[in-house]
Amino acid sequence: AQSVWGYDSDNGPERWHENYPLAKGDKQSPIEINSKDVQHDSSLAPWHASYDPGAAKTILNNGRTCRVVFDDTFDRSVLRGGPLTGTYRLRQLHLHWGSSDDHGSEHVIDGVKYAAELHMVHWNPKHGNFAGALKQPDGVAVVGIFLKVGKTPKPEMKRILEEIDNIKTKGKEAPFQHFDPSILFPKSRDYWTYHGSFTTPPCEECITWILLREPIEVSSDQMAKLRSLSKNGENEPVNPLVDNWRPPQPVKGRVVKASFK
Ligand SMILES: CC[C@H](C)CCC(=O)Nc1ccc(S(N)(=O)=O)cc1
Ligand SMILES: [Zn+2]
Repeated sequence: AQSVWGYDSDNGPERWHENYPLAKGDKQSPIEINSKDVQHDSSLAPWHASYDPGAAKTILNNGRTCRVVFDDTFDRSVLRGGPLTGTYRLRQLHLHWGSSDDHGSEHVIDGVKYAAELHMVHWNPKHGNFAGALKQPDGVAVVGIFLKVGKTPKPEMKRILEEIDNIKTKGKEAPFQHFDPSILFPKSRDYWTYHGSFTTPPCEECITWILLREPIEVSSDQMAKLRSLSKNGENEPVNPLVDNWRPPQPVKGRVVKASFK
């Protein structure tokens, strides 16, 4: 089996623990969220993102997802408030999606799997750098946005999907500038929050998850566009980049809090 982790039968989520023992930890992500077990926390503040469109740098296909990378060398694009203490710097955003519209998200809400899940990854500069932050329980904050297929797709996803043709195969990267990812946020600021991990190896348990309750809409064509990405490099046999999601992990007594009733 390939030693590098992935989402195939021989290197997928059931085997990650062989090379990444943290994958069997007690605070793993994603999880299933059941509204009946959620605790409304009236002390939860609203969260605020202030992003500089000039911080966007490139978009790349790393063979596992499509990722937009931002300049995080200073407090240029930051997230604050909500469950967070201090400011967290936006480093990258990426997506997880399925092979068809009926699944693809990592978190599952009251049994609902969305077509995709977008993650905006931020880190706490009090820990020096990203590598240091992922060793801390309050090191990283990820805003998760669910994508559902509908009739009134948001034009904002267009910008990311227009770039797909330039990054079809693994290792391809293209300039991606003048982009403010806050345009992707839904109207409602309602969110769930809990403490968890990276949903891919090394599965460090350093993430404060902020999952937005309201999904954004994309079209079925837009989802097909995302599925046209390939895991393989140029001139290699075509291996479609789909189903790059980890299934829900044991909650192990964690309580999910809601900012809303
Ligand atoms: C070695 C350092 C670091 C792990 C490598 C790069 C990285 O940023 N990983 C990462 C980021 C976010 C998620 S998720 N899907 O949002 O939980 C998963 C993995
Ligand atoms: Zn992710």
